[in-house]
Amino acid sequence: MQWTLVVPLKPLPQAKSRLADTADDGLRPGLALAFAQDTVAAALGCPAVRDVVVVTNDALAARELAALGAGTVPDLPRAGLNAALAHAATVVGAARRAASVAALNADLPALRPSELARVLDAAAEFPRSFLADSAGLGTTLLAASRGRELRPQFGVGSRARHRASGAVELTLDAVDSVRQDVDTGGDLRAALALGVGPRTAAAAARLPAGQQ
Ligand SMILES: Nc1nc2c(ncn2[C@@H]2O[C@H](COP(=O)(O)OP(=O)(O)OP(=O)(O)O)[C@@H](O)[C@H]2O)c(=O)[nH]1
Ligand SMILES: C=C(OP(=O)(O)O)C(=O)O
Repeated sequence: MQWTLVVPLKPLPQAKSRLADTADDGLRPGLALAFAQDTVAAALGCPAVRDVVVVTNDALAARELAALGAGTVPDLPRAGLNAALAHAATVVGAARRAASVAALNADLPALRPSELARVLDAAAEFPRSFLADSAGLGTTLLAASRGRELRPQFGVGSRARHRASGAVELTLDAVDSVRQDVDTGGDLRAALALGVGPRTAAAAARLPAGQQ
C-alpha cells in the first residue's frame, strides 16, 4: 500500500519555541526549516510513500518544501494543528480518491526511509493506528487506511488520546528515527547521535559550541 503523508508546519518564526535555550531567535527558524526539509526529503525517499503534502501558512517553507517535491496546502485561519491536519487530510482524500493518509510531524530530522516504510507497512493492517514518540508521551505518526477518517488529536499527551480514540498503537522495535522528534536541546542531541539529514547537520553546525 502507498500512502499520502500530511506534514504540518507552523509559521517558522513561531516554530520550535522549546528550543529557545539551544537556538536563539536568529537561528531557530532556520533550524525548524531544516528539520522539515530533512523530514520531507526522507519521506519522499520512502517506497511506501506516494506523496507528501505540507500544510503550512509559511510562504518560505512552502516554497522550499515544494522544491523538494512536496505538495502544499494552506492552513485554515487560526484553527490550530488538529484542524489543519483534518483539513489537509480531507483535501488530499478528495483529490486522490480516498487515499490512505498518515500525518507525520515535521520535526524528525533523523528520519530514515526504510524505518518509515516498516511503520507504514505495519499501519496498513489497521483502520487507524499511531506511533508514540521517543519520550513516550506524544505521537509522531497517525495513520488512517483508505476511506477512514484521520481524527487527529495531536498535542501534549497525544499518545494517550490517540489510544483512547481507538487507534491501534504500533509497537515496532528499531524505528527510532521515526520516533525521534526534536522539541528540546536534549532531543536535538539524541537526533544528532542517530544521524540527521544534511540540512539539519548544516544548521546545527551554526549553533554555539556545546549546543550541538
Ligand atoms: N499547519 C500547522 N502546523 C502546526 C500548527 N501547530 C503546530 N504545528 C506543527 O505540528 C508539529 C508539532 O507542533 P508543536 O509541538 O505544537 O510545535 P513545535 O513548533 O514543534 O514546538 P514548540 O513551539 O516548542 O511547541 C510541528 O511540526 C509543528 O510545526 C498549526 O497551527 N498549523
Ligand atoms: C504535537 C505533538 O508533538 P510535540 O512532541 O512536538 O509536541 C504530539 O506529540 O502530539
